Amino acid sequence: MRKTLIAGNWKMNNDVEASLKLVESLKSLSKDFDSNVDVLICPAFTSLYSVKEALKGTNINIGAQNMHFEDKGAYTGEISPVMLKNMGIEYVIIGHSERRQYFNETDETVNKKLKAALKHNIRPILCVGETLEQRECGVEKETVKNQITNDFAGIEKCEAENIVVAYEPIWAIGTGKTASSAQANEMASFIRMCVKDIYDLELSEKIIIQYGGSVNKDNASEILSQSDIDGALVGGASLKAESFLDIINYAK
Ligand SMILES: O=C[C@H](O)COP(=O)(O)O
Repeated sequence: MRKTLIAGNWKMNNDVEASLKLVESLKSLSKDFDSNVDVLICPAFTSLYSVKEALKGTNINIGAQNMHFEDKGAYTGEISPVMLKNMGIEYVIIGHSERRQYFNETDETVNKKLKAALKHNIRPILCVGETLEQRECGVEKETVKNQITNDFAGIEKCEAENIVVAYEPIWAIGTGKTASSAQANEMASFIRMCVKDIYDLELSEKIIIQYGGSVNKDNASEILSQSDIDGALVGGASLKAESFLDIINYAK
């Protein structure tokens, strides 16, 4: 049985003080999470260390929102997988559509980052998804298939099984529009098929696939009950302890 992963991507929100306040609220409001549900928060780089320390003794995991693919070097402003690993960071979001859209991230750099994260035993959450225009033209599956094929290129099966895939239709991110649960599940099932084509049935049934895009406490229950969806990558609704915990509770 696949585990459920509920991840909060705080994006470029919360300074250290606000991050610690949110962690305290999460800690005080949360009861024991269901053993089949993994919970993760991904603060901004500046809050990572403080949040990591504040989460000690809890079963909430911590992840980064991005990293460079090189271990070190003259890459001003970048953070390496070695730095993240040394800090005890367990997950990293790779290829978020905002990185692809605003920071020229390509499938080639996404592929390098995935390989680097896996090499350093940091679990990557790979984001894929189509634009509204691509969906309206009927090429959403082709788009996602290309991303999956290029992003997984050259990654062995034993490593690929550690990749979490987040299907995030770009038109549903931060817009209040969600894909219908049927649309989200159809794409999650299609992603499994792509993984089966690259690897095999075993891996396609094992890989964790999240949905992301305006997930909130009102739609989480329906989305999370879909057969091929194993969790959510939550943006806006993860910035308030109550709404994030409501989503986690629907994952039981
Ligand atoms: O990483 C999270 C996604 O981009 C979704 O963001 P959102 O829940 O604010 O739409």
